[in-house]
Amino acid sequence: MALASRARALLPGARSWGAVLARVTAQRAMSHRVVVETDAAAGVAVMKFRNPPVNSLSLEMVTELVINLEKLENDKTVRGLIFTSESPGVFSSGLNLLDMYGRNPAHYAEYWKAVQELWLRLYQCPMVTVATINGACPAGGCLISMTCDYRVMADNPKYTIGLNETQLGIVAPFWFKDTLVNTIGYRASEISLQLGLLYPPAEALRVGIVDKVVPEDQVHSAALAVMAQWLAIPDHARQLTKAMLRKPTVDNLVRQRDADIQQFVSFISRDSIQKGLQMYLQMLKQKKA
Ligand SMILES: CCCCCCCCCCCCC/C=C/C(=O)SCCNC(=O)CCNC(=O)[C@H](O)C(C)(C)COP(=O)(O)OP(=O)(O)OC[C@H]1O[C@@H](n2cnc3c(N)ncnc32)[C@H](O)[C@@H]1OP(=O)(O)O
Repeated sequence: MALASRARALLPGARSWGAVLARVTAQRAMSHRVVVETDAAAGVAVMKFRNPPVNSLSLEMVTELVINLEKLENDKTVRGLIFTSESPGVFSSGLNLLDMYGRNPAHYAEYWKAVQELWLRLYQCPMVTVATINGACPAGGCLISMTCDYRVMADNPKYTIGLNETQLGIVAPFWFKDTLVNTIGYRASEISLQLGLLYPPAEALRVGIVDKVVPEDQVHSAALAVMAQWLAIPDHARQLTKAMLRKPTVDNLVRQRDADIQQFVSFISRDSIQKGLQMYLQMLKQKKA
């Protein structure tokens, strides 16, 4: 299903895209997995993840993120966007395992298309984007952070960040890998991705997967200070520079979107992969117990 149709499916009765957006805005207080607060005078919006218990990137959450991103991109008063978790402790637990386990191929394809769409929008976002990492940030959570222009992490040794897919017995797709290589370099990515490493703050800073580590109570003020520095650069110059740097990586996915969806569906549908995900979910439950 196309994203617009999915958005309309989430909001039945809305006849047009504009109506969908209007209703998203109107209903924000009711449902929502994403909360946007805009400081019009500063030209900065804060997008807070609110998808309890662990901000997993479910199909609904991914769809809401895309809708809100598009809306902010169309709002010319907003020049900067900060991502954070409404509840410190977990920034995002990554892709929703329940969208990748025990579902049918059509669902896997729909989910993956939405995840691709989110990455494409975030990676090419014309606004200055800053991730305020105030909690655990594995896999898809790390991917979202790495699409940002700058990452500030709270200095709490309980929080870790990285692409840990191999630890789940799954493989990060090439565009996750490309984003990591663009962030920390090739050799560090070879080690990080194969071992599925999750870095606590000091190590994350050393390897370069985050740009700044600050005491937990200063994480938002630090993000605002970084934002002010980036907003001092004229938008057109910064945007063209960002687009130039990121275009080859974006084009690489755009060229093979459908093939990537097919590969994901066939990989995730394998019995061995489903079994591995089942065991991982059980392990998470046992850890809790
Ligand atoms: C030939 C090869 C070709 C290659 C082809 C490639 C194709 C592509 C292949 C597939 C690619 C997939 C890429 C995947 C990316 C991902 O993002 S996968 C998700 C990875 N995430 C994780 O590993 C994190 C798991 N979670 C945790 O470690 C912890 O939950 C936490 C985030 C550190 C928080 O801990 P805590 O606060 O203690 O909460 P918990 O008690 O652990 O969890 C609460 C409930 O939430 C459930 N849950 C946790 N994470 C997820 C999740 N990601 N999705 C869904 N649900 C999640 C957890 O099970 C608990 O549930 P209940 O027990 O029911 O309450």
